[in-house]
Amino acid sequence: MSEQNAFSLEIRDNGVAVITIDVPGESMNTLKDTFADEVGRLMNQLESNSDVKGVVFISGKPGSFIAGADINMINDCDTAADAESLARKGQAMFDRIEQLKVPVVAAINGACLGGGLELAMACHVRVATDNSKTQLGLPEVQLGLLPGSGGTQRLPQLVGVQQGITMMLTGKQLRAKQAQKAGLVDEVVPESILLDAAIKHALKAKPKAKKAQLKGISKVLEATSYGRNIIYKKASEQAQKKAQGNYPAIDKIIDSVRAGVEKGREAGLDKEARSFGELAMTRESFQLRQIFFATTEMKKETGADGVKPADIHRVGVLGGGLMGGGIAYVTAAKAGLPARIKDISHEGITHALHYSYERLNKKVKRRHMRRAEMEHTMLSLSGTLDYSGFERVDVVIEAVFEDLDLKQKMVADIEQNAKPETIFATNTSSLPITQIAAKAQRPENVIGLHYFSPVDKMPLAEIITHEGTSNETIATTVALAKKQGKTPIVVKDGAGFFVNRILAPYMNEAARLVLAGEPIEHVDKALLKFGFPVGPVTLLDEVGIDVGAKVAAILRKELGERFEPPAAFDKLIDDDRKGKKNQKGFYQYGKGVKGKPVDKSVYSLLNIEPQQKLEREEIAELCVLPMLNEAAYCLQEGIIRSPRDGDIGSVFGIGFPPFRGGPFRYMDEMGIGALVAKLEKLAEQRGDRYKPAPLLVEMAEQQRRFY
Ligand SMILES: C[C@H](O)CC(=O)SCCNC(=O)CCNC(=O)[C@H](O)C(C)(C)COP(=O)(O)OP(=O)(O)OC[C@H]1O[C@@H](n2cnc3c(N)ncnc32)[C@H](O)[C@@H]1OP(=O)(O)O
Repeated sequence: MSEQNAFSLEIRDNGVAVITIDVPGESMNTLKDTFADEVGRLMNQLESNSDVKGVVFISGKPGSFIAGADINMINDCDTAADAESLARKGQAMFDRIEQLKVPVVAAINGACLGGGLELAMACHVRVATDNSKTQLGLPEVQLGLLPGSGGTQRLPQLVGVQQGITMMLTGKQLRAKQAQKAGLVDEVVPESILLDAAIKHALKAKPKAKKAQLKGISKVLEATSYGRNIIYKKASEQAQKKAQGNYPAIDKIIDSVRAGVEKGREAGLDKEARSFGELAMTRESFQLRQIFFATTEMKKETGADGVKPADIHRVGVLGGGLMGGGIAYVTAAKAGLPARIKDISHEGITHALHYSYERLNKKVKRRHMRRAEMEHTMLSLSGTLDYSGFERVDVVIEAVFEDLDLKQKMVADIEQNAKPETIFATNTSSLPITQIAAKAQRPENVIGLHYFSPVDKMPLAEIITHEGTSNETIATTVALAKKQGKTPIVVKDGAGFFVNRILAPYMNEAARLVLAGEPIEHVDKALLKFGFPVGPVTLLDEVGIDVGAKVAAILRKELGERFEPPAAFDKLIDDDRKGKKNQKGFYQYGKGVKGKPVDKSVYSLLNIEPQQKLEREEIAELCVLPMLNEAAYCLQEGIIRSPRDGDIGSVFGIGFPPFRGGPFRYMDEMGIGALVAKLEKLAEQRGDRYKPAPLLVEMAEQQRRFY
């Protein structure tokens, strides 16, 4: 065996051929087209050796099986034909594995995704470990692709058409036990006996091809082509409603499944390979792949070059409200660190503890977590009304009211009650970190750590530095945010930081359009169609109209006329319209309200006669262009460090359509010259707030791009 091989073969005395997959020089196995020849030679060896009684595929990497096809390789394809050929090579390789006359077993520990699961599904038996890292799924849709090496054919066969399509349309990953229940895994074992268990299966008789064990309505529907047509139609309708027609992979996944189920494997594989080639060339897939590369790159960064983060053993949380409760939860449950919550009342502490209890209990009920694990996590949370125990915490995260005096007092309290090196991270969303640090004795320890609500769900954290924040504080805070499961971006201090700053002009413009008479639901639909997860008016109701008004006023004061909010907030606030939280906003809420009807009384309150004048595309442009422009201002002013950080911040923080790559990639795609021309025209028609940022003008003149 040469050293360069990714697949190594050992034939044991009992006749079991153990094939270890260990791609040289990589931390995780990924599949490359060059492996086709290597696997081909292995298959020749196995087919010609009558002593071989069974085969086991196992990974040589600790903690992972195969993370899929190598995404760089897909990125390197120049034409649809290149990508299609990759898919066909994979299909042929897996077909040969499936056709072996002896039993073939996949021994799975850790990530088994995309092409990795496709290989495992070509095996006759799958044994997986009960390790929480063991996850099985076909996440290609998240890259704007479909499973290209037999996945669209084998998954429905094992788990059923309905469940298979759902898994491929969502990219959902299953843990071993869930996968077993679904019919994807045959046995779940502890990691220590994985290979032995797989070998046992390899020595048994070759099992018959498996068929999904369906029950109830699925069994009835999947039995006839009429029933299956209902499944295809419903799946497409539901997914397209959510995706607003923006993701071409959806229908190609369903069509490939349909071709295979209705016309046979050969037709299905052909459709799958051709679709894979076509999708790999779409701009949607290109942008989604760039997001994958950006996030992987960011996982390796410390936030301060060459600086090692300090060890964190314990975290303090100030305030047990919604944010504090969420922060304590991600600290204990995700980072695995003890969190001590200080509040001024017992109720506050109870609230925070309850927040974690509810989430953990749900996991236990769904069997995603053992009860003992939940109890262990709950024990790592504690509460206090004074600062007892704070002498041992390494980082304090403050989540109290947005009041500067109060936050400055918290800094002083922590300086008095914690260690000299304890970091003070504030979760403010609007107050400048410089001001919070203004009276600090050790301003180098003060930093912003801005989470988004709900803390346990939103993937982004903004880490905000002021002039005096030390590099060690930055690196340690970045490391903590990552442990809590967040993707952090480091930004400079300034009103609204990055995310809220680019959101404000977009929201203001949406409000202006409503005031000009565009129907509320029409404005929301236009931005949904553009690709945002919720429309701007709905978002304002969710965030709170009072909160929006407060932030808008701060940004106007700090950043100037460009941020002038439309003059409607006062009337809305006077009418006690706060949005969803008091069930009074732009939409109707409360018991008995079906769907999401607009609260039409808002029109008379604002003296508006709603009438649709603009097309959806015009509305989207009017709202999105100021957001893009503001992102350029942020880059120009050094608020963000790079276009990449701006793109990831926007996609993960506000759901900027990922298939557009983020504001900077979207601007590149549009062409900076074309963008500047549009902004200048709008500035003439609608006002100076549309004037292009100087950086954009300069880039247009020099014909530069962000990437
Ligand atoms: C034909 C087929 O149907 C097409 C396909 O299979 S397309 C690919 C489908 N697979 C995927 O989308 C999975 C992508 N990977 C992931 O989601 C995550 O990497 C993971 C959940 C597997 C592991 O996450 P995590 O433990 O945080 O490790 P992470 O830092 O992301 O990855 C470790 C290394 O593996 C690399 N990697 C992981 N999956 C990769 C892939 N599919 N292609 C290329 N590189 C990959 C990462 O770039 C990183 O490289 P580095 O060591 O040089 O930095």
